Formats: sequence, structure tokens, C-alpha cells
Amino acid sequence: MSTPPSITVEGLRREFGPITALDGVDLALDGPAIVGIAGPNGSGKTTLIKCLLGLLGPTGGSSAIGGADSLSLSHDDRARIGYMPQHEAVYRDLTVRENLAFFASLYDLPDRERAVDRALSFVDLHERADARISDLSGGMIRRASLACALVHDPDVVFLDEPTVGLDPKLRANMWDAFRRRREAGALILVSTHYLGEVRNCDRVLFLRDGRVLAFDTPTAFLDRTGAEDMEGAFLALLEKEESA
Ligand SMILES: Nc1ncnc2c1ncn2[C@@H]1O[C@H](COP(=O)(O)OP(=O)(O)OP(=O)(O)O)[C@@H](O)[C@H]1O
Repeated sequence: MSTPPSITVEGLRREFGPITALDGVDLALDGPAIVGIAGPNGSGKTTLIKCLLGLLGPTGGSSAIGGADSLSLSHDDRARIGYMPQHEAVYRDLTVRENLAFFASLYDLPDRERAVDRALSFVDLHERADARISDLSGGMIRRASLACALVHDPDVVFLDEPTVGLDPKLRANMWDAFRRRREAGALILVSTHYLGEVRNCDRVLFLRDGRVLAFDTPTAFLDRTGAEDMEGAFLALLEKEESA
């Protein structure tokens, strides 16, 4: 895999009528790495991901992937990007394999069948490959969605709350999968509101009310705040900001 494209965000703003979802976000990322986007409900995590992907236009500022503005990503730029949305984005009346074949067909892949098999192995769904999505458990559907996001072997991957609703073992398996992608050279952005999970990330962006509260490594957060876990670190940072 080649070096993943860098991500830059400058003064990014997004308003929805009277609501300010992003309030001047600045960020520079390059990989391979796992970067957590954490923060409470409504802090702007999904809006940030959608702006980065060019699915939402900003009301101010800009963002770019590999130097290309998010709003003008070419087909080739997009072929390097994977996206797992927060809500189920697979076809329920198709099987896992058929979903993967469909997503693979959107890209100019040299060997589609191999890509589908590789994605099935990656999420350990070979045994249920020919089951319809509607017949799978919630955890299996999340894994099928992850496989669809990765079938074209992207080197920058956006995962919006991928572990929501999964049991602890499946969550641990998913984090293992993210680490394997990073080891293969990918830059992975993962949003979560399970603050305990961000301990698995190389760096964590804490958002609050659409602003960057802090951006650092988990160890640095724990050292800085003296907290025992990431939840404690986030609360300490919030308190510090409020008292300032
Ligand atoms: N299409 C929209 N129309 C109006 N308001 C929106 C829209 N999308 C997001 N918002 C608002 O923008 C703010 C940020 O929402 P966003 O979904 O980005 O937060 P989040 O951190 O991803 O939340 P969650 O953890 O609940 O998924 C919220 O106040 C939300 O209500």
C-alpha cells in the first residue's frame, strides 16, 4: 500500500440554521495511524466526517484529502477512501457476498472476486457470505458494512461509530481489524462516543460543541490530566475549559 493521503482542515465551520455543528476546526493528519474522533452526542463528529468526505459543504473554512479539496475529490481520489456510515448502508435483500460484489463493482479493481474474498476474510464472515443481510444479527451486519467500506482496499478510512451496539468481544475484534488496516499502511479515522475505546487510538481528537477541545495521544491525555482512564481525562479537560 502506498503512503496514505494526508488530511488537512482549516477553520472548518458548518451551521444548520441556528445550530453550529462545527465551529472553526483546524487539523492536520497523516498516517498510517488510527485517529479517534471522540466527544459527546451532538459534538460534531459525524458532521466533521461528512465535510471531510465532501458529502456536506462547509459554511466556512475548508478541508482536503491528499491536497484535493473535499468538495472536488476525483474518482481516483475517492477510490483511495473508504467510508462506513453510522447507519446501516448495506442492501438488506442482498447477501453479504452480493453486497460486497456491488460495492467492488464501483471501482476499477483488477480482481473483484479476490477483493470480495479478502474483505470477507478480514471481517471473518466467510461462513455467512451467502446469507441475506436481513437474516444476520446486528453485529454481523456491522461487520458486513465494514467489509463493504474496505472492499476496494482504501488507504484512508472513515468509520462513523463502527462499534455501536456491539458486544465487548465483537468490539475488541473490530479494534483488532482496525489495527491490521493500520499495519497495512492505512490512515483510519474512527468516531466513537465510548470514550474508553479511544485508548486504542494513536491520537485522539476530542470535540465539544463543534470545537476541538484537545488533540493528543491517549498517554499524553492521561499524563496531562492525571486521570486513570480516557473518560476521566475528558471530564478533566472539560472542567479545565469551563473554569478558564
Ligand atoms: N442535517 C442536519 N440538520 C440540522 N441539524 C443537524 C443536522 N446534522 C447535524 N445537525 C446538528 O449538528 C450537531 C452536530 O451533530 P453531529 O451528528 O455531527 O454530532 P455527533 O457528535 O456525530 O453526534 P452523535 O454522537 O449523536 O452521533 C447536532 O446539534 C445536530 O443536531
